[in-house]
Parts: sequence; C-alpha cells; structure tokens
Amino acid sequence: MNQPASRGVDNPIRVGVLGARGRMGTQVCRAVEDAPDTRLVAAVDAGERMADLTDGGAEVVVDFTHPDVVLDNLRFLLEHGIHAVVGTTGFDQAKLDTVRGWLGEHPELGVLVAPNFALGAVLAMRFAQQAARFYSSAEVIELHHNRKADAPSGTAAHTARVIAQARADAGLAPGADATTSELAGARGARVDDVPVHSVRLPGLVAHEEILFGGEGETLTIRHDSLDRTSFMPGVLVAVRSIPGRPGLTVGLDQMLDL
Ligand SMILES: NC(=O)C1=CN([C@@H]2O[C@H](COP(=O)(O)OP(=O)(O)OC[C@H]3O[C@@H](n4cnc5c(N)ncnc54)[C@H](O)[C@@H]3O)[C@@H](O)[C@H]2O)C=CC1
Ligand SMILES: O=C(O)C1=N[C@H](C(=O)O)C[C@H](O)C1
Repeated sequence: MNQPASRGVDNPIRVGVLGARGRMGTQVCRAVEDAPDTRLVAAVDAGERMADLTDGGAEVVVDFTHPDVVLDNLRFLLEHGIHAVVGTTGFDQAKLDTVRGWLGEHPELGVLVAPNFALGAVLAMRFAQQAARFYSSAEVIELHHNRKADAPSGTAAHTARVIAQARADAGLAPGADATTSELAGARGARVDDVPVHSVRLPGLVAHEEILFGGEGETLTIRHDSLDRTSFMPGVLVAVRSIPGRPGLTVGLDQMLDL
C-alpha cells in the first residue's frame, strides 16, 4: 500500500506568503527559506499575481496582510485547494463563521486563525484564562508600534473574550467600578465587558499587559515581543501542523501541548 510521503528535507512543505513585502511577511519568507522542511514557492504582495501561489504549487499559504483583504484571500486559497495559516487580525465571530461556511465546501482543507504566534503571548492568554475566575476585575492594555493598522490588537480582543468566557463559565458577573468618565474613551473600549486600552508609540513592537484586581491585591501578566522573530517559531509550527488539521482552528494554543 502507498504511504503518504513523510515531510522533511527531501520532501519539504511548499509554502506561499501573502503580504510578503510587509513587516511580518518579510520575516516569514526568511523563516520558511531557512527551515529545512519548508520551501518558499511564492511571495505575493498587494497588486501582485495570486496565480503565483498556484503556479508554484503552494500547499500552505501564510497570510499577514490587512483585516480588509484577508477574507478575499482566504476565499481564493480555499477555492484553489490550499491550506491557510492566518496571522492577519480583525477576526470577529461573523468573519470566523464565514470561514467555517466556506470550509464546509472544502472539508479536506485546514485554516488556522491565530491572533498571536509568539509563544509568550499564547502563554499569557492561557494564564489570563486561568486567572479570570479568581478576580472580580480585569483590564487589558496593549502597546504597539505606531504603524499598526488596527486597534485594539487582535491579541487584546481575543484575551478579553477569553477572560469574559472564563468568568461566564464560572458564573461570575463582570467586575464593576464607580467611575464616571469625564471624557469619552477615558476607560478604554469594551470587549465583552472587559476594558481594553490601546497605546501606539514608535519604538514599540508588540506588548500586552493583563491586569487583575481583587481584595487587597493585583496580578499583572505581561508579554513583550521585542522583535518580529518572536513570531516565527509559532508560524512554522502552524505551517507544519495545518495540513493534518482539517477545518477551522482558532489560536495557536490548539496546536501546542500546553
Ligand atoms: N498573529 C500574529 O502573531 C501577528 C499578526 N500581525 C498582523 O498581521 C497583519 C500585518 O501586519 P504587518 O506585517 O505589521 O503589516 P504591514 O503593513 O507591514 O504588511 C502588510 C502587507 O500586506 C500587503 N497587502 C495588503 N493587501 C494585500 C493583498 N490583498 N494581497 C497581498 N498582500 C497584501 C501590504 O502591501 C503589506 O506589504 C496585521 O493584521 C497585524 O495585526 C502582526 C504581527 C504578528
Ligand atoms: O500588528 C502587529 O504588530 C501585531 N498584531 C497582532 C495583534 O493585533 O494582536 C499580534 C501582535 O500583537 C503584533
């Protein structure tokens, strides 16, 4: 009986990159070229030929583009039988449901949507989920470089949702405070009732603090990506895993043994 060929140096995974000229895309191209078991077969940016992905025989495409274009990209990939690893942010429940619907027509394909590929950020979200039921109040502060397109960050929004869900699962009401805002926005934006604050400064890369408050104590969980290389091990884990994970996976934690 024919066994599927195992992947490695002699049979590398053929990878395409969308957003290939961007801050993340350039790093992903380099990481894919440097890894022994992956080969970069197409690097496509805005206005360039999507057909390069199919001509190059891409099996997996990594997307770091823009929230406004990522769904169109995904539809193209699924229609052409290509698995997707998506780092682009801006995925709410409606967008995830759209992708799930498309995957229903392509049950053999896998899509990972991950708000953050840095190991420490994934752990921080997991720790926040564990802490949530022990504290009445939580707030998220995300800090990023000033070229970032969106606010709040995908990671902060996901973290807030995870905290809210953990509280709801434990039967807890969201924490209250007595403050009246004198100025709109002074208490941040609300994601599922968790306040989220966005800071944008040149010099920053990607940072998140999750603050919990209870009787006479606080707990702060902080993660710092100091360089975009921090995301690359997670991207490569996802590229290797996604061909064996049909359907929609949300969060890199699903592919790690946490
Ligand atoms: N999940 C994660 O770990 C991370 C996610 N991100 C997210 O990745 C996305 C990109 O971030 P950056 O690389 O910093 O942005 P960037 O602006 O440096 O790069 C985006 C690139 O996508 C290109 N692009 C736009 N439309 C395109 C299209 N239709 N097809 C192909 N390419 C297209 C742009 O020309 C640009 O080169 C953002 O949503 C950001 O939040 C960023 C870092 C880590
Ligand atoms: O745009 C970025 O830089 C980042 N985007 C992601 C997000 O919005 O959470 C991940 C990381 O924070 C870097």
